Amino acid sequence: MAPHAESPQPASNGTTAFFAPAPAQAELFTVNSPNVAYTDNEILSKYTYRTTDITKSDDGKLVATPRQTLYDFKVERKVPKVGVMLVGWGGNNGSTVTAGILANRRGLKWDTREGEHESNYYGSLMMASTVKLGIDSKTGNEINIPFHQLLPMAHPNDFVLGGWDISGLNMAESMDRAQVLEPTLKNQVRKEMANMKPLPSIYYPDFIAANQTDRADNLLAGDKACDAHVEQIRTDIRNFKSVNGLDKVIVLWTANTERFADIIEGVNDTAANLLQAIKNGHEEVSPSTVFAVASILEGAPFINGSPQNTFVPGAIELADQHKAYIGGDDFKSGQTKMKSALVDFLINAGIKLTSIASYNHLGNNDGKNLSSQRQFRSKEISKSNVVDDMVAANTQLYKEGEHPDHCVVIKYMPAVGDNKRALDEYYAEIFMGGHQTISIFNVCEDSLLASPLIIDLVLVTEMMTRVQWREHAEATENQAEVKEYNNFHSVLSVLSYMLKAPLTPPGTPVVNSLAKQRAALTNVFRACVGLEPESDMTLEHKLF
Ligand SMILES: NC(=O)c1ccc[n+]([C@@H]2O[C@H](COP(=O)([O-])OP(=O)(O)OC[C@H]3O[C@@H](n4cnc5c(N)ncnc54)[C@H](O)[C@@H]3O)[C@@H](O)[C@H]2O)c1
Ligand SMILES: O=P([O-])([O-])O[C@@H]1[C@@H](O)[C@H](O)[C@@H](O)[C@H](O)[C@@H]1O
Repeated sequence: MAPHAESPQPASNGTTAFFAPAPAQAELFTVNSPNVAYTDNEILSKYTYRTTDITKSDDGKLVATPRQTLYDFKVERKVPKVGVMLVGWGGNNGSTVTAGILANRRGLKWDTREGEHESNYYGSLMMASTVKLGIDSKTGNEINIPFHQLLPMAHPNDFVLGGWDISGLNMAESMDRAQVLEPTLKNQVRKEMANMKPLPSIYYPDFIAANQTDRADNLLAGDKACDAHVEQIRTDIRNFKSVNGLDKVIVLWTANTERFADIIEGVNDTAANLLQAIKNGHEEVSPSTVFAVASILEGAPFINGSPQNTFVPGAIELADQHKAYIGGDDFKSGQTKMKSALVDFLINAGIKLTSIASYNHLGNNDGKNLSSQRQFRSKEISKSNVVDDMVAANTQLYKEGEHPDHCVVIKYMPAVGDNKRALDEYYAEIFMGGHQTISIFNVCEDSLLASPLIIDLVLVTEMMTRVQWREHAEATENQAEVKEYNNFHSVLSVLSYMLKAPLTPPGTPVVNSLAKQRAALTNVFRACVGLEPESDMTLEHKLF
């Protein structure tokens, strides 16, 4: 039986026809610069990266030295046909994002008690936010464009969706189990969703809560890592790609949160040891790490939307060896996104945050899995570390090693389903012994917040596979001077805006500040088409 490719779309006359991708979006702008050249297939740019090196003089004074580096960037303009394989496809997020893309593709509208709703991609940074391109030279007004059109990106309407789940329900049944979407919408995509069935997956019971056993009826043989599991997943990816005529497949983990894996020398500390550990069936290799290894070996980018340490050192080394992209961890959807924005604001306003009480309860299967202490611990870590960089950066407020009290509590309350209740209190010291207390009650419809992030993670990851760089060498007679183009580092830290615990190349700092994360992504994309970073200085409105 052909793997679970994108099912044919039932056309209006009841026959079925495969979905024809939308025509490629015309590029919204062109860059008029001697440093940017357009060919049919590529955008080639010469970019001057400017930063400031800090050293210390003998008398202890800081010395700031501007530094610039010349890069060449190359962007492939042709948008490929993209397949997305979700691990945990039958879950709340997987079924919701699938139904959402089908609905957007068909421009569906549906009735609710508040009236008619129409499909949208709200909550997606790429599809529903804008970036400043520049200033209108006549009016002086900002010109803002859709983030999605800063570079020639794929469109989620064209994604071909598939994936795996340990639960054998088809996607229509999964959508019903999730209890996220309105029946009037579900019924319009039910037929297509019913034709989609997750591939059987690997299940190593010790990594997720015991309360997940009931749904585990769609399994590959074997309850611990083995080469056969890696090979089966690689075969699944290859089949999905060929059956659907795809140019590219991206694999994304939206399955249950696993417990952390112990990092063991000789087992998962290097790429070679990890591959050997899988061959040996080592019980400390998790399903998510097996999926990551299989994706890396198959050349498919792998993104981890959950908080566990999927990317053990051996997996990171393997990705680097294979020049395969990886990214993670843990979608940053509601409570934590709010936290990272609020903490960024408070600390950068010179307000000394001294306590963060972060409680939530939810009633979906994710909450059920997190009711088990070892799985909760994975989430507690990712939800707690999100303030570290902002605190450490403000030595005016915090001494070395000083930080706010921070507690994270998650309770499983089935009655509220996917509609998580987040209750936070931020307590801060202000001027002359005063205090500020901020109390937030934030109902996060978790899957409707996470689904657009899945789309953004796929869009940005796919875009990064079409961007390359090299250090600029003025064209010389000796062509040996002209260097080869390179990929970005295998660990895609540009994904950090969508993630609670951003994975960064080993030895590089983690940035959790939401504003910095968005600016970094915006300015990397601007650099790819030879544009300067957006500084918002608007000197043209100040110096005249
Ligand atoms: N707002 C959010 O929803 C949000 C935010 C951040 C992180 N996350 C994380 O995203 C993940 C998914 O969230 P959800 O609400 O969709 O959870 P869910 O429990 O509804 O879905 C998880 C799915 O994974 C499946 N699964 C478990 N182990 C598997 C395996 N080894 N292979 C294949 N499938 C497997 C389960 O059967 C289930 O269908 C969780 O880890 C959650 O912590 C969610
Ligand atoms: O809203 P947020 O903090 O980004 O993240 C969510 C948590 O608040 C929730 O407890 C958990 O079940 C979800 O998986 C997700 O992690």
